[in-house]
Amino acid sequence: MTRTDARILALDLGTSSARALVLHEADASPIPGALARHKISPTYGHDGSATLDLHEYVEGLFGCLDELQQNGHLDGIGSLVLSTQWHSIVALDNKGTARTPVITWADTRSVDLDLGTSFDEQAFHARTGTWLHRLYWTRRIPWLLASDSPAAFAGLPDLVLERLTGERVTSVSVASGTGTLDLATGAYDDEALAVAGVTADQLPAIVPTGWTGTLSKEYERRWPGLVGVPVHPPTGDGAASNVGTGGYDAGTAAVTVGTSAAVRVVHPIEYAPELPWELWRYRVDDKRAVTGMAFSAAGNLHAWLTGVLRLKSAEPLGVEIGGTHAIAIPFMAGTRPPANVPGGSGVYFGLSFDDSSADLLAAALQGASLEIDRGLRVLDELFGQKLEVVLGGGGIDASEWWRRCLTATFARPTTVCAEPEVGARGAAAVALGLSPEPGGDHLTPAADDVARIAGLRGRYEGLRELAVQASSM
Ligand SMILES: Nc1ncnc2c1ncn2[C@@H]1O[C@H](COP(=O)(O)OP(=O)(O)OP(=O)(O)O)[C@@H](O)[C@H]1O
Ligand SMILES: O=C(O)[C@H](O)[C@@H](O)[C@H](O)[C@H](O)CO
Repeated sequence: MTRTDARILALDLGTSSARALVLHEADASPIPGALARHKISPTYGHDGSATLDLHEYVEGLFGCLDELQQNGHLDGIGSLVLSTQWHSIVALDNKGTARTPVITWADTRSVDLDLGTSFDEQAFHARTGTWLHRLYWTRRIPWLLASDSPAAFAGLPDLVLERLTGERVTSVSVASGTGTLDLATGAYDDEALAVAGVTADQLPAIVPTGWTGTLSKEYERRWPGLVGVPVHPPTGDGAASNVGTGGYDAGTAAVTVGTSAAVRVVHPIEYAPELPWELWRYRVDDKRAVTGMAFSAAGNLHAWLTGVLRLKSAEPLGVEIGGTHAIAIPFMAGTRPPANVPGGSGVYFGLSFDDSSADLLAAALQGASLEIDRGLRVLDELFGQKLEVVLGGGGIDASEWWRRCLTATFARPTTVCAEPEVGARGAAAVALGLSPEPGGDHLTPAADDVARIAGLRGRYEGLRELAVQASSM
């Protein structure tokens, strides 16, 4: 095979799995059967910890490459791309050895920082797209420095890239998710570094879009098909899955549902609209930003309820959309910034003895949908129009009920992405400059569903406020 009909190897560094898959270079569509998956189980603790074992993660991911190779799928690879969870951090010693597990986005531990009145968080948010919140390195590094003296810090994708290429570097996209990037310049932000208490040389160097590395000598015998293949800088999963779902213009919001969910719009970084306080903004690549809102309870609600309720069906069959009396406020993993609801704050209101497991599942999926709708409304306002909506991700792909529920909750038509592997497809599209189409069904909201949800919304908002208050008791 010549490099003109080359294939793309995409690595997806998720929270519930690490995956490796092979895509066609022409349109970034996956090659059937060329996918290997390693299941990941983060360790959750009552103290708010949510961590991954770095060694186990990397070995599991590399095992996926071995599996693809055994099946002949690593022949003819022309580029290697990565989509990755954002925000993770690992403390390193001066030899680059990990002193902590991978602390993930879902970890809610950190220290309070009092920066006094000279710290202008509004200006900081406008510049970095992030808040001074436990999700970001500006709070995580001081917390790690309080109990140890690490020499350096890096995220999961930076360490995977280092293992693969021998270079511990990061991308503008991954760095933006740490909350220490000046979005406009694409360099580390001086104030963010000062708040974190580090210098830029303690963090991975940021390489430009277009940078490529190559496979370390160490792995040349293990994966001969990857020798000399350009390895592109990683793309944050939010940016990648937006593009992979088909949402990459300022008139389209992508709603993606995996372990977590988000609603976001990709737009040029130049002339970007002023960032409202409720939204974050990260980088996609050298020219584009992504603005949105993320939610820590999504597909993980389904996984959790399947386990604890021993659901007989994967779908809440027979339950009308907007029809449950029970209301679930999905704060099991807390809220994302700027709100500060801690993990362990999920609530079911209005339970009765005739509620079935399907009712409880429907209420949870409805609650998650109403949360996403809050974000969509803010984005509509920011971009000055009722945005078009595309839906993508494993949760969307798996659940017809949830697709209809989201469409009715948004009270507008939606287009479904036919390709479930949106992160891998998007990372390939970002690296190679492709523009994939959603390619799936067009859904129309059912009038009865919309009416029932309209009736539910006021009650949801009131009870949500009670759940927020209860979370600090
Ligand atoms: N029938 C269903 N209804 C709702 N959610 C579902 C259903 N089946 C699976 N899910 C959820 O969809 C999610 C899988 O989506 P996806 O594969 O995109 O996640 P992921 O890529 O593993 O996420 P991450 O990258 O964050 O690890 C899981 O959280 C799973 O529980
Ligand atoms: O856009 C997004 O999806 C979010 O901003 C991220 O915070 C992800 O939830 C995180 O990377 C875990 O997958």
